Amino acid sequence: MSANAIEVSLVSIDIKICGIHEAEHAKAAAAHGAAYVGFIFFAKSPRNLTLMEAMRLAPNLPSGPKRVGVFVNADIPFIKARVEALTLDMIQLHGSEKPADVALIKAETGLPVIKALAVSEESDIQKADTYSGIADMILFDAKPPKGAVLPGGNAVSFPWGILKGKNLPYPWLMAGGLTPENAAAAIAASGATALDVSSGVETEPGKKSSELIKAFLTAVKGVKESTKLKTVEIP
Ligand SMILES: O=C(O)c1ccccc1NCC(=O)[C@H](O)[C@H](O)COP(=O)(O)O
Repeated sequence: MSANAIEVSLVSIDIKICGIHEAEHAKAAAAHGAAYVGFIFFAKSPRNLTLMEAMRLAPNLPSGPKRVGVFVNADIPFIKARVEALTLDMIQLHGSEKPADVALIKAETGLPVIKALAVSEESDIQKADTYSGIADMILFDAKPPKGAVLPGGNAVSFPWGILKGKNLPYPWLMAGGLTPENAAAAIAASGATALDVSSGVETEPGKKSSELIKAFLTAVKGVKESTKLKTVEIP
């Protein structure tokens, strides 16, 4: 490589650290390069953020990662109050919202929407087709175990390979049981360019760990660095 050349990584992997409750964890996510931080607005979740908590947290959040509010079959006033409290950048819908609901929430809030879909086998991926052109991103998350209270954040995986080579016509993220130890393998098996993690960066349900957040983001950075593919000459 000549002195005027630089190596450019063709791989960009965006990470969403979901279920943030404390400013220190958002700061750890920002410091180590997370693209998104997620906030859960679902009362049954151990990661639930009340409106009051959201208002207290807002001034202490770092700039950098996009703020994603996660909702489950919520109504418009509930969503709007939390968009305002946290100055959210995006909305994630993690319930049984139909394409028309996604379109309405986008129109009412003016924000991009991630629609989460539960998958366990290859045929489940087609569920995304009806949201194409309506949702801004699709989140393929593991189908919750039978009897689970939560639609997400259950620390279970699906076979990552069902997404490989699909060339899907919309942006997508992958979630479900990801950890600092398996993140690199998950990327290799699925071809994902964006991952979402919650339980894998916790010491117990709802308790995030700055060390685990750093470990996850460092593991993904390792993938990016090992796939530097192109040498560019600078004139
Ligand atoms: O995490 C929750 O408690 C939760 C509750 C209700 C709806 C969605 C929820 N999580 C959404 C996420 O985006 C999680 O990051 C995703 O499901 C992955 O979770 P995990 O398997 O724990 O990494």
